[in-house]
Amino acid sequence: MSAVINAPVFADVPVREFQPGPAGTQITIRGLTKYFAGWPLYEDFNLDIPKHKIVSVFGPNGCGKSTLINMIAGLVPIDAGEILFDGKSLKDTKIGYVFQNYREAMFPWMRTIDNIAYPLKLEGRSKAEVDRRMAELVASFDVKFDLNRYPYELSGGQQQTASIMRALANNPEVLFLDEPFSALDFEMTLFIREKLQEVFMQTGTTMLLVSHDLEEAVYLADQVLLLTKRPTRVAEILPYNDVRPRTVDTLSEPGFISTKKLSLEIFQSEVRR
Ligand SMILES: Nc1ncnc2c1ncn2[C@@H]1O[C@H](COP(=O)(O)OP(=O)(O)OP(=O)(O)O)[C@@H](O)[C@H]1O
Repeated sequence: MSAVINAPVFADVPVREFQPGPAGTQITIRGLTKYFAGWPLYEDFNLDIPKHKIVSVFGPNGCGKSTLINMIAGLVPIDAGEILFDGKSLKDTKIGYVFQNYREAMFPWMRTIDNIAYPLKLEGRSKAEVDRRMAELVASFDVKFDLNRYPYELSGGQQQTASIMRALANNPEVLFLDEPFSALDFEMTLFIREKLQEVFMQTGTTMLLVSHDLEEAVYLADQVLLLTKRPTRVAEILPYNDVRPRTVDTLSEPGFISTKKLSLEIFQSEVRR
């Protein structure tokens, strides 16, 4: 009798087995659940993000675009679920993150050059290694400003360039970009967009880009991830395969126009729902 009374009441709760993504998946998200103030933002959300691709995240205001990349990057805790990087946990994965607000992204007490080198110093790299990597970054970003200045002495575009250089310094497997252009003027947006595309073509770094600008989201993407209103699900994943480098001519390519149109239709039907 006493054995029955003391039996565990949750013994039959099924344990779901982790389902890996298809070959070539970089990030696997399973059963992701996140509540804010008792309201679900994500509930049992599943997604596979491919390796060596740029995925643009687009969706209605407040659907959780930033929260999604912040949860994947470990900046916001999840309530339930699992996120794996090529089968590994976040702590075994090198990531880089570019914030929208570049003014608060850098350490103000460090010279720009030391901000950029910071991830390398954290990894304990030798001075020669740091110098070599810094020279590579300076060349690939075509830096014309003085990196010995403090971040607050630079223009917004220069600060965001430096933030991206820092995010890429230790050759991350995944680069997260949360609206990296939204605080920049048009000229700087074009410059940094081209630099990101060049880096991607050279390194194949998987990039997850949150953007409010549909044209920009499609222009850089291999996939456009369209999200629904909350509780947020995947509305559609649209592939976009035009050749790189994409240029001003890309904007009039049939593939670009149709992907942008379809994205807009899905977005509008979601917003009106
Ligand atoms: N720390 C928090 N506490 C409470 N609610 C939050 C918190 N962070 C985000 N939220 C809510 O979660 C929802 C998703 O926010 P998030 O910023 O991820 O959306 P978004 O799609 O990136 O938004 P936007 O399009 O406005 O940039 C919003 O309703 C927001 O108010």
